[in-house]
Amino acid sequence: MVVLAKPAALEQISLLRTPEPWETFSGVPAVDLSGPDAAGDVVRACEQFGFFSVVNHGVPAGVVDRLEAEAVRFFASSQAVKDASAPAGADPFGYGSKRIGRNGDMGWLEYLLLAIDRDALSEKASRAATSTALRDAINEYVVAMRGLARTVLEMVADGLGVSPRGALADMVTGDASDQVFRLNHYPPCPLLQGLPPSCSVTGFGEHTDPQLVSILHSNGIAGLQVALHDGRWVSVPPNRDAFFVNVGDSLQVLTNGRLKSVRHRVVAGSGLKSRVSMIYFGGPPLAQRIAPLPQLLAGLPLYREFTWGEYKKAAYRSRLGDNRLAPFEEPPVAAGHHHRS
Ligand SMILES: C=C1C[C@]23C[C@@]1(O)CC[C@H]2[C@@]12CC[C@H](O)[C@@](C)(C(=O)O1)[C@H]2[C@@H]3C(=O)O
Ligand SMILES: O=C(O)CCC(=O)C(=O)O
Ligand SMILES: [Fe+2]
Repeated sequence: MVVLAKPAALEQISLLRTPEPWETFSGVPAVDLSGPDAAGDVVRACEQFGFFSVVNHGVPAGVVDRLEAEAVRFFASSQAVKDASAPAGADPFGYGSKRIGRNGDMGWLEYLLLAIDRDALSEKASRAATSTALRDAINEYVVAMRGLARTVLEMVADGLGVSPRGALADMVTGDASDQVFRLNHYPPCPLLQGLPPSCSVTGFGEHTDPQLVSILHSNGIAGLQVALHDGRWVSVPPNRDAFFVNVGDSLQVLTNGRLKSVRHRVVAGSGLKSRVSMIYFGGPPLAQRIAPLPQLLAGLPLYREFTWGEYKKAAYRSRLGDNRLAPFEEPPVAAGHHHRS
């Protein structure tokens, strides 16, 4: 067996075996939001992949370009300036580098993680976003993402026959909803050159997002991979003009597993350009009860009820790659054993 010595800078960052995924996957559904059966298309994509891109989304290119330019400017500022935005106290919001969460996950990236209060940065998050231009660009972008999350979740409700059609969307866009926003910067990894071609460096380790939906945008640099339902990892071709929607764990539970959250990860690149991504995470209010919607219950519920606050607390104690839904699964009922009511 050949044991490779890892460069010191990568010591705590996992290497991945990635022979196939570099073939970019052409099967990611692209949903035209202005199309005649957009709701049906959204539901089919969520069922098949838990992941899809949206085109004809109505978000002006300027809103994205402005934020991308400000994000690049922020990550190019001095380490001292960025470190001044590091989290202070119990909440995880602010600037971070390599360390993801608090439980030992590491990746080849730096990021700015921010809380959103209604339709703008929370007061604390405002301090972490260092310039007025960055704050304004994030606030403008978040308004657009809330609108897009609303549209997608209304389409999910329409496509699944859930009424009222705002039932899911309201959870994410109501006054007390728990929204998070993240800017990720993945510099090229020079250390990749010393590794065999079948090896990649983890940018952001594999995981599912805990919320209902996440909406991701990235510049034209590759790196995002998603797991298909058969477990195969595929690379998502980057598309600057599209947004990518992820089904999160909470939507999986609300639909009793009909829509499945997608496992995804980012691998570091070796080229010259950095990958910059921005992700809006649409979560419900902390007190929101999450359980399979009665209208979608054909058989038994697969999950027990919990509040988003309860799930979030458990999630933030877990490692990135953990199956966070497992403790909330109802045990399968053995054939022939029926509960008396
Ligand atoms: C390791 C972790 C990072 C994370 C909190 C967690 O303990 C497990 C879930 C992670 C995740 C994934 C999606 C989002 O990027 C995120 C902000 C979230 O809500 O859950 C991150 C958390 C984080 O970076 O703090
Ligand atoms: O940066 C990306 O492209 C994806 C990151 C991600 O999945 C996350 O922040 O939850
Ligand atoms: Fe994610």
